[in-house]
Amino acid sequence: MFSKLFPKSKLNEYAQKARLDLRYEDVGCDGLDHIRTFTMRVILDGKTYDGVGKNKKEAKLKAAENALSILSEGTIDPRKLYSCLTLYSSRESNESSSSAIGTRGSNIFTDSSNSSKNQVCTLYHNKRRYATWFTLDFDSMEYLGIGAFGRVYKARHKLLEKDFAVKVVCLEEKSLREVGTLSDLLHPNIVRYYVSWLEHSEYQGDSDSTDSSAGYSSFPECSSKYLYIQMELCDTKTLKEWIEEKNTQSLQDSKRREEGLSIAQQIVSGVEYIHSKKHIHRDLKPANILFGLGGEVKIGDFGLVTRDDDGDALIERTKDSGTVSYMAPEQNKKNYDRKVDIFALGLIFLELFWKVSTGHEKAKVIEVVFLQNRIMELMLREKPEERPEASKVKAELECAKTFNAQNERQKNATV
Ligand SMILES: Nc1ncnc2c1ncn2[C@@H]1O[C@H](COP(=O)(O)OP(=O)(O)OP(=O)(O)O)[C@@H](O)[C@H]1O
Repeated sequence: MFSKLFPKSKLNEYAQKARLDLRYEDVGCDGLDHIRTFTMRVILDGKTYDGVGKNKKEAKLKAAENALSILSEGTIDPRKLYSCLTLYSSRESNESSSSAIGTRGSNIFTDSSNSSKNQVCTLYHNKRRYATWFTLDFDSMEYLGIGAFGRVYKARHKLLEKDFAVKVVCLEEKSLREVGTLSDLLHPNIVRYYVSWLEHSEYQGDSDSTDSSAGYSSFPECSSKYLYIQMELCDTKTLKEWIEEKNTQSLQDSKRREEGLSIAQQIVSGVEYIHSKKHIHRDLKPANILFGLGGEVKIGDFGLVTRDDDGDALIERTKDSGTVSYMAPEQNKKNYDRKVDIFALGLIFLELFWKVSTGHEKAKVIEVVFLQNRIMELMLREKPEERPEASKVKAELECAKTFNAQNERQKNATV
């Protein structure tokens, strides 16, 4: 696409035609006097491409060449990439100065561009140095949503040809805790975690895409690095929407009960597993209960997770925009345990099966429910020690399911 001659003029021409803002920045120099290297940066439409050289002129030229090389190839054929990945990782582990991100002074693949290594590998290595892992390994990014801590994108992994959810958060103690826990958990009812990595910059979205800019202004500033978390892609509809949808339909119907029971069973299975691994979720609410692409329940958002045995102090929780709060009464004190999740679960179950909107209505529904349903009454007890364990709730739900099935069979038999 671009000629190798006069890279700076070619890049200028490209920027003018595409009406993109182009400028160069002096990044600085490294090394001792006799082996000094200079780094210049091209900033094109907000994206950066570095070049290293013996003097500023050479560095500027290299930066323009790198920008052109990345711009001229949209994607790399994944099948050709496999051998490069092996070559890349072996070289990377041998080089102390290597970095997955194009940083000043890391010049490990400069020689490969002059060698006879095949073009794909050279391009891949250049991209590894000057692009981010996210934009290199993924494409077709689509903005999915924003939470209190980060943005989530749907993105296609080029090599695997599969869609994932990638969450981008500021690197902080709580975000590390989230990935730490997720990497510990593997359960059909918990959003699956694959891998995480650090980048210097946040993905800025595709300038052509209209949805990518949504919510950007409200995202808090990050003075640290960015943590990218690759997870299983779920449906955009959460349990919150499921409940809202059901509430627009008839008050109580057998279909809602049946579906609700299956959802409740899956949530409690996930919670039982989380507790068995000695974690407390602490932020169970319908908006954090997702559905897998096959319809199965997936507990997500482990941003407030904590160990069940470390007596951790309460972290400031996500603001609940106008809906009921799911916090257990003891959760605003310092000491609490996994039973806070059981309380939240009790409230979620209430909303799963019954239409509960105002506070007054809620109190009335709770009264009726408690008369019929002992386990829910126990789950919402004020004293945590009186609430049942997740395994007990799971067993009760199993009984309720069997009871419902028997009832249905009897009804059908008498008709
Ligand atoms: N794996 C996923 N697949 C699809 N969508 C997801 C996935 N994970 C999160 N989302 C969506 O992205 C948005 C923000 O995600 P998330 O709630 O995890 O961020 P957060 O900052 O931790 O949020 P919170 O404010 O609840 O703490 C939500 O709309 C959520 O439904």
